[in-house]
Amino acid sequence: MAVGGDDDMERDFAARLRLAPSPASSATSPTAAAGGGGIAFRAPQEQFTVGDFELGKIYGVGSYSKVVRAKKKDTGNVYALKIMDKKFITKENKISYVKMERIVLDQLDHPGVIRLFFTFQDTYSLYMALESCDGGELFDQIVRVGVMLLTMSTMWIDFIFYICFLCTGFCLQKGRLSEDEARFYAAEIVDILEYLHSLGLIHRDVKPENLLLTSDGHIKIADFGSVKPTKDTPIKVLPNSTNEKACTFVGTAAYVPPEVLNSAPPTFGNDLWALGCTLYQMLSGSSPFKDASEWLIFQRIIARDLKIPEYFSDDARDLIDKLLDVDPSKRPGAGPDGYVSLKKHPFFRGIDWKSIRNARAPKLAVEANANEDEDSQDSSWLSHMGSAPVNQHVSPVGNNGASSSSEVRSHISRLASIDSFDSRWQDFLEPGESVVLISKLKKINKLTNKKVQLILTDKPQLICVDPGKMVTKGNIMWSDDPSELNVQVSNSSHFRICTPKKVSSFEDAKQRAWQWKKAIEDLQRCQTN
Ligand SMILES: Nc1ncnc2c1ncn2[C@@H]1O[C@H](COP(=O)(O)OP(=O)(O)OP(=O)(O)O)[C@@H](O)[C@H]1O
Repeated sequence: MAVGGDDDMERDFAARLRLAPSPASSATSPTAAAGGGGIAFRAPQEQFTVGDFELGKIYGVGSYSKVVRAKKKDTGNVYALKIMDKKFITKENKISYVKMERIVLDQLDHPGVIRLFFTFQDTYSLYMALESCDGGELFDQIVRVGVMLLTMSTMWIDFIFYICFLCTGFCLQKGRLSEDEARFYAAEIVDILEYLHSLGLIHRDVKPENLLLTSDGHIKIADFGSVKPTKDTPIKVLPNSTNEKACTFVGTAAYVPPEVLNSAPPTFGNDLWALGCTLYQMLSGSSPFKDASEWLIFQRIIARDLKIPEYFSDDARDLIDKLLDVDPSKRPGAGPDGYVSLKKHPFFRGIDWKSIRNARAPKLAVEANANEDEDSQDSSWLSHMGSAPVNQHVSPVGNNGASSSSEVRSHISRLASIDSFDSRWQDFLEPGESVVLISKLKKINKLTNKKVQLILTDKPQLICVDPGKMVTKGNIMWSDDPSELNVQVSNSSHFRICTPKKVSSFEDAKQRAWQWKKAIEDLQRCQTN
């Protein structure tokens, strides 16, 4: 139970998170609660604690949250619990994102939008209980096709592929979906965007990582932190959030439209551009403006340096070309006829728009080495929780924003306590050792790129595991001295870990390069203090 300063912190945060009703409220919006001037939410603010749940695998890590599978002990209901660190949110100025996501999700009702069931908080974290999507990200579906191909291939086939790779520039590990699969997913995304746009909401972060799959293979969109409501939205929103000021860059570099880079006000066309990029990525395996750095990506977007592969059908090519029009008002779906021209595009021939959510979805490609029994993971997480509850070690927020060594240490133990339950990786750890950060990365060598699971532990150790064979591939020599171990970030997805003996280059498709640098540097600081 929180005492003294902890109570103050909780009260202070609750005050800042309070949601005042907007003058633009409508009959379909949540009603203003009697008395307090707050909002009566459909998804209630509960008094639960994290101990009321059995926590399972980590679904994903965002820039300000971790999303974990969680089963409510008394009801057995399963949720995706989005856990946000209050201190981090405050420091990174993300309070308005959290409020926006909470208030907007609360009012949406569409089978393609993640449902928010309830929220709760404790001294250090905010929790959102979301509808759980067990099929993973659309991103993984695209990547897994490539991994499956790679796993099936023998060394001999690898060699032939490698020669093809040298001759044609194709990447051996790149997966791509069939046109039928891509058509189905694209149609479900269109259906979702039509719903959001009809409510005057611009999502602004449409990308394969935010498009999740249910266990039966249907798409649901998540992550409403960047949503922009238009002036006439019937949705109750935060005061001032409908101001049509020029876009500050939100979203993800690879999917950002040129007008946003030129600081134009946000429009529905922003999401339609991102739809075009997502369709391109489903069909080809990479985003259309992919390049070595964010700066180069932006240059390609502004110049509309678009190369559509030969093997795309004429219909796919035409639709992508139109969605990636530099004029946002010309993109199908953004014109005066609304979604009619988009849904009538020949690429979508055969789609029954009225019953798309009941149609048979493409078969999900499952993760290689996926742990079959989701709930069997819970017990290891719970036993860990027993000795180190999630929030036990965190110190109150410092005044100057700088982290003391004890804060860094406690932050690390919190991260560790959240990550370390995934029993697949326990075999690589020593007793009592916990995972601080873990990612599936591409290790970039001169001739070949290899998938590795890189694990940073609190010992500290940097362990490289071959995720296909589940064997260690040699550790990176740890040193507390930054002159002997340092991380150089080239862009959000590429980084190098440098030691006197070796430089290892990695690509993180989930763009966590800076997180890797920070985690390693935090641990070094923590060791020397
Ligand atoms: N309801 C859900 N079911 C399953 N997985 C989920 C769910 N919601 C989120 N995830 C996973 O967690 C990841 C992070 O979630 P989310 O994008 O909401 O976090 P964020 O901190 O807002 O991230 P971002 O950096 O994209 O702003 C997602 O990419 C996805 O893999």
